[in-house]
Amino acid sequence: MLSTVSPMTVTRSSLEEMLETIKRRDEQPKDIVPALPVRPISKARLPSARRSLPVDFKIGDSATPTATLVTPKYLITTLKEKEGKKRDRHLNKENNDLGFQCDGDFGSNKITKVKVFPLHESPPCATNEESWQNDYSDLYATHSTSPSVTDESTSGGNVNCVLNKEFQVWCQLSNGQWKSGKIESASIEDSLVMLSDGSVVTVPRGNILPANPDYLEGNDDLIRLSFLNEPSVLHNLQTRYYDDQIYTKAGRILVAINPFNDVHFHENEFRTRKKLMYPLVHAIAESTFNEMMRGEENQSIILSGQSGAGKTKTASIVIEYLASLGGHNDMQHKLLQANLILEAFGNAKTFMNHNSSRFGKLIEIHFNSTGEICGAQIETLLLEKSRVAHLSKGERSYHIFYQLCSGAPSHLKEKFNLKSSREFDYLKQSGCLTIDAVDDAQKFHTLVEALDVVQISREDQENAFAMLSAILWLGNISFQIIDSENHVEVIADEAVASASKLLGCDVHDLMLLLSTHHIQAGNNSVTQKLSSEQAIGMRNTLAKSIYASLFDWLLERINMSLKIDQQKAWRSISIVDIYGFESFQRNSFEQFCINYANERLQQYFKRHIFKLEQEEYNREGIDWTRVDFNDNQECLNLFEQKPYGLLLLLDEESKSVHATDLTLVNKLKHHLSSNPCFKGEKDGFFSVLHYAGEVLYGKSGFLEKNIDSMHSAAIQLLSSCTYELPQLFASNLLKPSQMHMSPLLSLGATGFQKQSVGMKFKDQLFKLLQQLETTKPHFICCIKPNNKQLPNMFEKDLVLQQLRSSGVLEVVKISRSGYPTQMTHQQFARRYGLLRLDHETSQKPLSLSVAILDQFNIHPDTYQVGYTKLFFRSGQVATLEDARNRMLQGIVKVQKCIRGHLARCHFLELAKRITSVQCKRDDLILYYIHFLPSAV
Ligand SMILES: Nc1ncnc2c1ncn2[C@@H]1O[C@H](COP(=O)(O)OP(=O)(O)OP(=O)(O)O)[C@@H](O)[C@H]1O
Repeated sequence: MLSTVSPMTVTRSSLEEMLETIKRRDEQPKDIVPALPVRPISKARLPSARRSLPVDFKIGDSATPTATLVTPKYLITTLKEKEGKKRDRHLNKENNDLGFQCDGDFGSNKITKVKVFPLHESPPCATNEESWQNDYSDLYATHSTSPSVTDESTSGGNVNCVLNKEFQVWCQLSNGQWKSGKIESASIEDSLVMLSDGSVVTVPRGNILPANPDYLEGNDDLIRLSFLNEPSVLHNLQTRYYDDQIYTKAGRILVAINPFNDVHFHENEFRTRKKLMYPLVHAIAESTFNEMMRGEENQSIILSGQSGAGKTKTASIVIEYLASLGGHNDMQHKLLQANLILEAFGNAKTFMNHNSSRFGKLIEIHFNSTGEICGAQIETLLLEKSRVAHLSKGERSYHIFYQLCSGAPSHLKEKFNLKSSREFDYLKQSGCLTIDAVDDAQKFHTLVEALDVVQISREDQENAFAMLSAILWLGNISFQIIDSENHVEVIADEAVASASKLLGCDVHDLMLLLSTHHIQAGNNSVTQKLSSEQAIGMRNTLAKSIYASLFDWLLERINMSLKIDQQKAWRSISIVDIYGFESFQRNSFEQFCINYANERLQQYFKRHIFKLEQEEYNREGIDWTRVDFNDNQECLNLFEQKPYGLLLLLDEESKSVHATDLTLVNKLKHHLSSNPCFKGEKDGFFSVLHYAGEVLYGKSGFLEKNIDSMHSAAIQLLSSCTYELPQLFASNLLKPSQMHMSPLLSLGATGFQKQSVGMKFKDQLFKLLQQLETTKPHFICCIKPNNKQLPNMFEKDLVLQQLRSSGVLEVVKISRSGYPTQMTHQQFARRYGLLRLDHETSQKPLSLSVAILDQFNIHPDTYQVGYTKLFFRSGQVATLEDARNRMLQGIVKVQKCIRGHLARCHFLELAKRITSVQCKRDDLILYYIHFLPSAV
């Protein structure tokens, strides 16, 4: 049978070898352990991603006969002529200089370790227009005769190559900056390099890295670069950034650099301009959608990056595009509006980002089998509720407060006694009430429209606004000290009157709650006055709890409105956008949780991209070069280990009556000092070495925030309110799911306490990750080009640090030699079997797959055959998909013709019969006309 598969093939392909081995294995007696199939020969393998200059490279003269390189200058002119297009570069000579420190090739290999790409190695991947073969045959003019260029595998990495003296390089100057230049001459130890500004410097050989030829500059996929050292990758991203090309592929992931530049389009150019601006992000959304439609798996798109890197904005672009792919129905509109509502209630201005998400979210969009959206479900991760009561200088509380104060219509302002934001203590404490170029009043109107779209009635909207106003007035409640022991009572003023009115509770009950404390002693209840600190704490806890409950209520209402039609739901795409990694001078419990979540997500990313992928290659027995990566397991152990991980120790200390933030840090130091990611610091601080850098944590109420206790009397007050919402909040706070028995933690009379915040957060995070495990992930790595949130500013150190910590550089390496598209033999045969006209159902899936691959001349370099799966380099299945689509279209056309023909025949037959019936009827009438009267 095999010979019929490929009669044209003269030499045996790796597939044939594979098939024969499998056949031999199947033919063996059953009691013998089957031999593993022989791996396909390494024709299909890619070169190692490590390619740079050899240890002992010499700079030759252009007259040197061996391995003469065509100069980059020559390449630039010829290829640019070929392309016939001029790239408008914003980079001046200064921009060509990379003012950052880097470790060389992927941060690890100095020039002494790197090698030149051997000439006869296979191309890393078949690129669209310019193949690698072309790149290198141009570069090495006399490659076929060059004795000095040897295969990496045979030379043990010690490639001996002579280079043209005008070779373009990056050289690191004594101040640590990398600058581009051309080699003028070189000795064994030093090279004379002419920099792009015309100056000539002498650089030690170890400080030189090869640069990519100019025509590769600004390539939209990093894996197509000849050299993947840090200065080259960074330069490519920088070039694209200044060309307004903010998206760049890095193999399987998409790198998105925040332009900090909101472009406003004219209505009718909106669609086309957007298409032009976001081609790659649309492409990732589309390919995710297509994979969902053709595969059997749910998909997910995971956005990562530091705070302000552009995750939420990119997620919105993705959602918008998916919504447009999923048909223009009501659900699509609701989904987009839901996003807007959550932004108003869950985002705030921080140091890092004017619109920072203070909660994590997973949006699961469900599609029916024809690809239409048929519902969605939004799940959130812990909202940073401390922001309601405490703000750092220059930051803002949640957008909704400012929007309400400036945008609410006058009748609502009157009803809720709403004033300007500067009148409310919770808002004015940070000295920042507005955001440049943001119109809060206008945003309020947009929000109301969005609330209408998700079917939250005007009455419910007003109830929600009343709760927000109550929170603002709670913040204005003040206390006066009444004795020498700092005990207080509430000042009966407008603030407490307004708050109680808006909540619908008795003003005296509220005043009592905020100034007294009941202690149960046996059968007796003793009432104690609160100190000023305790009273303020009680007030803030109440305000924060109302806000968090309101947020949950809103989410529930949104989810009700997006309710999935279970009858139609088929597959889903989940979009994960959590708060980005944060690091300030001193960091509190919020950053502790946020950074822990990022650490987990980072591990998920690395597990998928590196670990699982490589394990899969090994399991499937394909030929493959291992790529090492930095694992963050150590840091996760620090957080999660039992019994002495950060989270458990924090919980344990929270239960102790005498614990303080200082005792907590001492305890941490005692148990965790052996972990290399932990460092105990002075004065009640500790630092954690995260994947994205070291962060200093401590003090600022770690224990209090972890306990997040709500006094039972406060819950009672809420349940006694006359309005529906506070009553609902109280009953939710008392739900068994929120509680676990813990008498030690009890502050109130109820004797139980909410699950600690840290543990609840961990549970939520694990649930989210479990959900992701059931999907095929796609990753978008967002990068912040500067900390000033300004357009056209590319801070190289900052970008490089993010590239390193996010693992982008390693991803490029793995993608270059990896196989992103994978299908089982059965899946492949099922999907593309129709392309074989001689397809027999009895044919084995692998033989059928081989026949198809052969029929379409899929180059053996671009795929490998595993024991159960076929592995393809990126973009290789496109040819088959195209052929399949054309075939299906052809089939539909044939069906159309035949169906049309049959319908026409049927119609003619019917018409004939009708005519015949009509004729008979007319004959009958004539008969009656002529003969019946005479008969009568
Ligand atoms: N593609 C883009 N086009 C225009 N502006 C953008 C883009 N991406 C981000 N921005 C700008 O950068 C700001 C920060 O982006 P975004 O809020 O998405 O960051 P983030 O990574 O979600 O941050 P956080 O983790 O703090 O929520 C946005 O408010 C927007 O002004």
